[in-house]
Amino acid sequence: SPKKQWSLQDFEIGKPLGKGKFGRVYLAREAKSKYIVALKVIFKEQIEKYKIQHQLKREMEIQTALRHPNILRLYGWFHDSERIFLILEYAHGGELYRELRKRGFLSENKAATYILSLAQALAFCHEKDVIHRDIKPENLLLDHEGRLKIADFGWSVQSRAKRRTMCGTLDYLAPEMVENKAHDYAVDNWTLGILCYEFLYGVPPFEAENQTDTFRRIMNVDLSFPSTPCVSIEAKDLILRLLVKDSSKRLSLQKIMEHPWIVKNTDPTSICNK
Ligand SMILES: COc1ccc(/C=N/Nc2[nH]nc(C)c2C(=O)Nc2cccc(NC(C)=O)c2)cc1
Repeated sequence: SPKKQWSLQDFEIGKPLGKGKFGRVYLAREAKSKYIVALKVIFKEQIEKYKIQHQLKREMEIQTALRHPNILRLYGWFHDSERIFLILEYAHGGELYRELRKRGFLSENKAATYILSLAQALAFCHEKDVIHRDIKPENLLLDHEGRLKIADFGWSVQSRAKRRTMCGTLDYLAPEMVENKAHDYAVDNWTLGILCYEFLYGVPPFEAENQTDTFRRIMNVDLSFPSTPCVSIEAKDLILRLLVKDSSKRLSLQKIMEHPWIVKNTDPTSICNK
């Protein structure tokens, strides 16, 4: 189908969903089809100020091209004199982060389902030579059925509620990232280990008072498992096989999908199989 030229007139704007450094996200409805979307408004002067035109363009090309049930769709975009508008899939459940904070920590079934969805989405990205999706709970949304959607396109939106400063956190970065070495696909595998720990314990494994201590804990892979909440040894086994300093020794995405903890804790119906 020839690319439709969208404009603001095509949409009825609803409630604001959240705001960020570069703009806000609104609930919106396409006027003719009544189709619900999320409209992300980014101010051009912010883009120019932070010199991220190329990043935004690359992120939009990636997001438009990647079609996967666990990656939030970018349907299209348009702009006016001072703003760029991204027409994004609407995920009714909002940020996974909020569910995690609300519950403290997740059940092993939920955690395993999310990790499997992420592994499938990342395997799809890696097939398309896309790496380092900045996956942290802030960039993960849930749809109306609670299915996970990777929603990062380079900059997360901050909800109105007070939140820990996400922009500076090192918590999710692999050692080779923190050391600013060339990173490859395996950084995403490390991050899955971080997320798996955080889903099950409610905090990331290397959290510390300040960035220096977090940096040291990451570089030393200074990992310990609290005695509560009670977590199965299979879950710990998966985390230990992902949080490995030597990136070549981390469990592959395929092996994650076949890991006993994942197989045991995911019911095949709930995840998106192609
Ligand atoms: C504040 O309570 C909320 C509950 C649910 C939502 C749902 N957001 N769903 C989305 N679908 N596609 C996109 C893009 C979004 C989105 O950006 N959501 C968003 C943005 C900023 C903050 C939040 N905050 C939370 C808590 O979800 C969500 C948004 C806000």
